[in-house]
Amino acid sequence: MREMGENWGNRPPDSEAVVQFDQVGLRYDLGPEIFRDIGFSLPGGSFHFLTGSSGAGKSSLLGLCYLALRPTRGAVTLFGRDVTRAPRAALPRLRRRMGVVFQDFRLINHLSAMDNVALPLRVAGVSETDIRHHVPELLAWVGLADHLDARPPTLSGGQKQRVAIARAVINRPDLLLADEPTGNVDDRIAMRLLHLFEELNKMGTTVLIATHNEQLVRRFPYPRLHLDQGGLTLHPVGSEPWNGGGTARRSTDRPYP
Ligand SMILES: Nc1ncnc2c1ncn2[C@@H]1O[C@H](COP(=O)(O)OP(=O)(O)OP(=O)(O)O)[C@@H](O)[C@H]1O
Repeated sequence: MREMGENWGNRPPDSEAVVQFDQVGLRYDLGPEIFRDIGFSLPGGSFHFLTGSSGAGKSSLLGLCYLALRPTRGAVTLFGRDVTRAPRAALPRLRRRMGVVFQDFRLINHLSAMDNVALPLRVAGVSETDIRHHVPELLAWVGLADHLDARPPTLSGGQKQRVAIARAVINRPDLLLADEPTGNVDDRIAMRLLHLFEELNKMGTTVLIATHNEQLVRRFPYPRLHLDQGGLTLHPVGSEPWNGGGTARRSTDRPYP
C-alpha cells in the first residue's frame, strides 16, 4: 500500500494550495453533469465564500474537498497531494486535518454537546484536563454555556448547528469546510460565528464557507467562488455574480484562479 507522502495521481501538485481542483467533472450515477471542468485553488490561509443557487452544487463541491465524493474527471489536490485516487485507508488521516460543518450537522445523538465537541480532541489524544478546559470555553463562546450536558435531540436547530461548528473548529484544523453554517441562527449569532471563523483564519486555517446569506457575504471582505450551471467563477470582494451593472462589477466570468 502507498504511504501518505506519495502522490496518488500523475500531475505535480501546487505546493502552496491547500485545495486545488483541475478540470474537475462530477456526475451522480447516470445523472447530468453537476460540474464541467471546474478549476480553482485555495491558497493556504485564504478565506472564501462559496455561493450559488439551491442545487448549484455547493454541498457537492464541499463533498469533493472532503473526499466523500470522487470526481468523475479531473484531479483534486489536498495539502499538496493529488488525492484523486487516494485509497480509503488514507482518508482518516487527511480528514483529521479538516473541520467540517455539515448542513445536517451529523452530531452523535447519544453524546452530550460537550462530548460531541470533545471528539476530535480525544481522537488527537488531548488530555482530559485540557478538554475540560477548552470545550466549555468554546461552547460558552457560541452561546451554549447552559447546554454542555444536553444531548442533540433536545437542542434546537440553531443550537445543534453551533455544537457542530464548535466540533469543527475545536482542534484548529488546517482546512475548515462549512456548509450553510449560519442557516439556522439569527443575524447576531451569524455575525458572531463568522468572527469565530475569522479568528481561526487568522491563526492559519484555510476557510471555505458555503452560504445563501448574501448579507454575510457583503459584510465580510472575502472573495467568493460562485457556482452556476456547472461552472465556477471567482468574484473579488464587492462584486456580485448576478449583477453586471452599478458598482457591482461582473467578474468577467474569470475562471478561478
Ligand atoms: N446523492 C445524490 N444523488 C444524485 N444527485 C444528487 C445527489 N446529491 C446531490 N445531487 C444533485 O446534485 C446537484 C447539486 O446538489 P447540491 O446538494 O450539491 O447543491 P447545493 O448547491 O448544495 O444545494 P442547496 O443550496 O439546496 O443545499 C442537484 O441537482 C442535486 O439534485
